[in-house]
Amino acid sequence: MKVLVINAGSSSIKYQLYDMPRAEVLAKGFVERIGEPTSRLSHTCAGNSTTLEEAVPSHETAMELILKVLVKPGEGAVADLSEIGAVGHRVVHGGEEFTGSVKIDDRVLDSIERFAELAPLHNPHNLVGIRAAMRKLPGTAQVACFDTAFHTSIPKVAHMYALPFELYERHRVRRYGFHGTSHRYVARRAAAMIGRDKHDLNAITCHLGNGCSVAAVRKGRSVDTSMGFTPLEGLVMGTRAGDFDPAILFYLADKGYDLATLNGLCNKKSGLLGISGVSNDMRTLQKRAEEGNDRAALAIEIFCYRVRKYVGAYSAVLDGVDAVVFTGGIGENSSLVRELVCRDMTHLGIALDPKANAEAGGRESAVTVPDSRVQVLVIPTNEEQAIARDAFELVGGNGEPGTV
Ligand SMILES: Nc1ncnc2c1ncn2[C@@H]1O[C@H](COP(=O)(O)OP(=O)(O)O)[C@@H](O)[C@H]1O
Ligand SMILES: CC(=O)OP(=O)(O)O
Ligand SMILES: [Mg+2]
Repeated sequence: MKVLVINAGSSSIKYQLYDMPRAEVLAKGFVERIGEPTSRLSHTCAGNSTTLEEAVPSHETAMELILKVLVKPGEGAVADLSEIGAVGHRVVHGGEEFTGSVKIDDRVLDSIERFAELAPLHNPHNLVGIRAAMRKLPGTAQVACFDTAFHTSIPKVAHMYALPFELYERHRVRRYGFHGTSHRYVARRAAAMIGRDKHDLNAITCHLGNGCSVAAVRKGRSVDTSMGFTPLEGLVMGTRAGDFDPAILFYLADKGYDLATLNGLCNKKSGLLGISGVSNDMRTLQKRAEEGNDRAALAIEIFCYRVRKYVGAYSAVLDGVDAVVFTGGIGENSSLVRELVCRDMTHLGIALDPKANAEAGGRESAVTVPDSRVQVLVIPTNEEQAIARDAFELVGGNGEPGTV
């Protein structure tokens, strides 16, 4: 069966077409800069890449373009769209309601819409992707795979804020956590790599991409994570601040900053970009730091220091850590970040192998010395594959939904 996976972001849609249950990628690509004049689609199928530079004014048009290229003679992966047995969608916020992936019906759509209030930067785009796919592929099962689902196992002691309890009762103000599909995928892979049952793994998984989060995984289940009510809390990210004293906002509001400006400051102008004033991209920062740019170097240091603090905190939360996992664009590719996070951590049982660390990237590898009590693993994440598997199981494949 062919399963299409859609990951709709604010200005891009990424897609992959899988042949299941082999989990072979038949085609993949993305439409980027949706809504801008420079938008384009990049598509790869059977080793051939095509790029289509044309104005893509909306997510709806982007979906049309994707479905068109999937059936394009010579470049497409299917002869007819009816070959697609299911579409799996990444949905960022599923609130407390969804503990695993589900088939989408009107009730699910309503819930995703309701949670858009909690994830205004993500859920509305996810919804557009779902609606467009439903229109273009009527009769094909649509499945939602939630970033929050893996974290629904986090106990109250870790997910409640020390705010008036009524805020939780009335408005469901609590920590939810995100990137769950990625944390779940790499935790399962880590268990396989070190020869453990997936329900018998204690790990600290660091998803360091554009958005960044850490999760504490006990016996294969998430018991804490750094993102909270929204994807703003926790680590330093490309443009998001992560943890800071919320009283700064009251102070700035007093100085005349309005809500929209403050929101933009915390979500779009902070993080690596805010500190460095140079870029939100770790590659650029590393280059500039090497050239002597102090603020780029400071941004990298603060970024790594924050990850270190969470690794320390979650070492205390878990009674024993088998593995620390690095994933996401930064976690997979930056040996410098891994080194700055893990250096001088032998007291926590972490002893990095500098050579293995420098050579890792692009594939699963262990980067600790052989007698390190805790293994540090580099594992390329594959949220799309996890979503494809969930969608396949939910439409009648084998095995249990929600597992990798
Ligand atoms: N070779 C690299 N070295 C360091 N950082 C990298 C490298 N490649 C990608 N990155 C970082 O990864 C980020 C993208 O991460 P990714 O997980 O692909 O993001 P997302 O899926 O959230 O869009 C980039 O913004 C950049 O900071
Ligand atoms: C939830 C979140 O931060 O997602 P992303 O990293 O894709 O922005
Ligand atoms: Mg990502």
